[in-house]
Amino acid sequence: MSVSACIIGGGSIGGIIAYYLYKGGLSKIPIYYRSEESYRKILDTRSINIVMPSSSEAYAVPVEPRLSSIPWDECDFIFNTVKAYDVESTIELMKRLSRKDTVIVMLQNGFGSYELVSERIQEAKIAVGVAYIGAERLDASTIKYNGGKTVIAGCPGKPCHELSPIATVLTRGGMDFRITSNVEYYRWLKLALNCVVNPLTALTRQRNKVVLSKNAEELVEIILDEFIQVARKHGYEFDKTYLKNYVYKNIELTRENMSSMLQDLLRGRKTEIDYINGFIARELGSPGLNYFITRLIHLIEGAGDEGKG
Ligand SMILES: NC(=O)C1=CN([C@@H]2O[C@H](COP(=O)(O)OP(=O)(O)OC[C@H]3O[C@@H](n4cnc5c(N)ncnc54)[C@H](OP(=O)(O)O)[C@@H]3O)[C@@H](O)[C@H]2O)C=CC1
Ligand SMILES: CC(C)(CO)C(=O)C(=O)O
Repeated sequence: MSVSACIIGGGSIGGIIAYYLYKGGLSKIPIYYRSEESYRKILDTRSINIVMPSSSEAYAVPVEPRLSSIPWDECDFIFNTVKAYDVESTIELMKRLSRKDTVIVMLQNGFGSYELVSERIQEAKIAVGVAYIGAERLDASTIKYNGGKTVIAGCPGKPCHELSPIATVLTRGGMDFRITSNVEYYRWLKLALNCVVNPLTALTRQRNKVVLSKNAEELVEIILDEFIQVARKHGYEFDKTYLKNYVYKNIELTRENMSSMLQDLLRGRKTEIDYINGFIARELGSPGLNYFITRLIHLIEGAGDEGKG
């Protein structure tokens, strides 16, 4: 059975998904971009380049670039890999690309993107993918793949056997793509990792391994303590030692990656802080470390806005 898959957002994660889809046997992979600039750059060669981990060699992946303002395809699967703060701008596009049995896989970090889409889109089945991948966009058509190939996916609160055909493609391509009936638990786990890695790398402007330093340890502890309190409120009980080991193991696996939040700040863009530490801060109720981290990141985001009031 042949399947069609479309990608919305041709950045770091969108590029890596395209790579595994292509390796798994899909030949026409539409990627939707927001900017004319990205679209035109890819249109020149109809391919993106993936610089493979631990080599400087680039692997060319043939793709079909599209502009998000011009919905063109009917997709069995839609991978949404825009930043959380851009998800709203993709709702109409997702509706236009969907037909009766379409499955949309939301790959954003943090909490809020899946919730928004499942509230606003009834036309398709909505799944979540928790991505253990490190990647960096070097320019519009070049993505540096820094390692990790696991995506854990499922539909919150219900079975999601509809993901099986695309799991077959991605697995054949070499991705460790797992379908779970408990994706909510994995979203919480990944949130813990992002609450620690993303702001600490963004504030220090260092790659992920900075969090392994002794000086970061007390901050890691407090961030996780607050995370554990909030997760408990939502019915998820996490053991602190287990969580710390999990976080450190995953930092080790992506030690040379530049976190997605640091990439945003270095490009002068806003970040996903409100979906990550900001979520914990709001749910905690009283101002703790996650709250102040959120304030600090907002301060950096707006550093060019002096005098705006
Ligand atoms: N990078 C990483 O290592 C990891 C990232 N993640 C998560 O994955 C998600 C994606 O991050 P990342 O890949 O780094 O993001 P990038 O910033 O690299 O790429 C975002 C892409 O989205 C596109 N886009 C934005 N708005 C629209 C729109 N309305 N329609 C179509 N395309 C649009 C942009 O298009 P254009 O090029 O035209 O601007 C760009 O290509 C985030 O939630 C992130 O937290 C998860 C694990 C690791
Ligand atoms: C896994 C990790 C921390 C990789 O850098 C990530 O999710 C991100 O950068 O957003």
